[in-house]
Amino acid sequence: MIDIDIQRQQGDFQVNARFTGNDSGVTALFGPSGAGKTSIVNMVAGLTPPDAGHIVINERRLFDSSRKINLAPEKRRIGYIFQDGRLFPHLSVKSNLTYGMKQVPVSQRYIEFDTVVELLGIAHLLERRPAKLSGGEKQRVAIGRGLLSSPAMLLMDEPLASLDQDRKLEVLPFIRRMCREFSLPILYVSHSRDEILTLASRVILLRAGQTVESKNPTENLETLLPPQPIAPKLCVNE
Ligand SMILES: Nc1ncnc2c1ncn2[C@@H]1O[C@H](COP(=O)(O)OP(=O)(O)OP(=O)(O)O)[C@@H](O)[C@H]1O
Repeated sequence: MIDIDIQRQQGDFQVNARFTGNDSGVTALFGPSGAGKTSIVNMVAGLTPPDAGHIVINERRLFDSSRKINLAPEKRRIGYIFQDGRLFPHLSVKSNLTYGMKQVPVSQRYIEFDTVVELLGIAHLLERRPAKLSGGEKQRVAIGRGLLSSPAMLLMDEPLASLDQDRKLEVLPFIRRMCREFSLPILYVSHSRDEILTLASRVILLRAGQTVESKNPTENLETLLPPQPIAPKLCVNE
């Protein structure tokens, strides 16, 4: 179970987020640009501290201002997958994948290297450097690296946003498979209604730093998500 209740003032902007989520499956954070999605994810990861509140993931209290608990990011057992992958450019795909895994004691590892490589279809890429991967391949490796750190929770901040439509369609099935095969809570930030409807079991709607509504899978998630305008076609001068 995810139990989050956090406040933080950053400049003129106030984050006031309060929501619960399932102990497995995807909880989506949805809201317009500047609504505070990344700010929330960064607080869960431990990269920025809330001013007050608590963050509890599957019974583990990562942050609690009233009890003066604030676990360091590396103690939180959280995998963070960024929009741009952020692979180590000087390491091969294999070394990128095993980097996080090696930091985790063997007794705490619950995901096998070979399982992840097979799940994400990246066996043929293991010896390459990131510069020789497509955007979709980089994101699959980034997801693999996150999983191999055997996290208690996965944070995915717009993991498909930097990809074109074809690459999105390539990576999305891998994310769906990952959600099905691992019983792991995932906090998933996206602007994309389609991605959320495909993946999420719960949606949290954010506006101006505040959580305004949430729905679970027994409700009609579509009613919470405004239809998105169709992107205008590019005009090409002949
Ligand atoms: N360190 C900071 N100091 C002051 N203001 C900040 C800081 N970090 C973010 N903000 C402000 O907080 C607000 C929320 O930013 P945040 O990046 O969390 O939004 P977001 O919903 O993730 O946006 P996007 O979808 O565009 O990535 C913005 O107005 C931003 O300018």
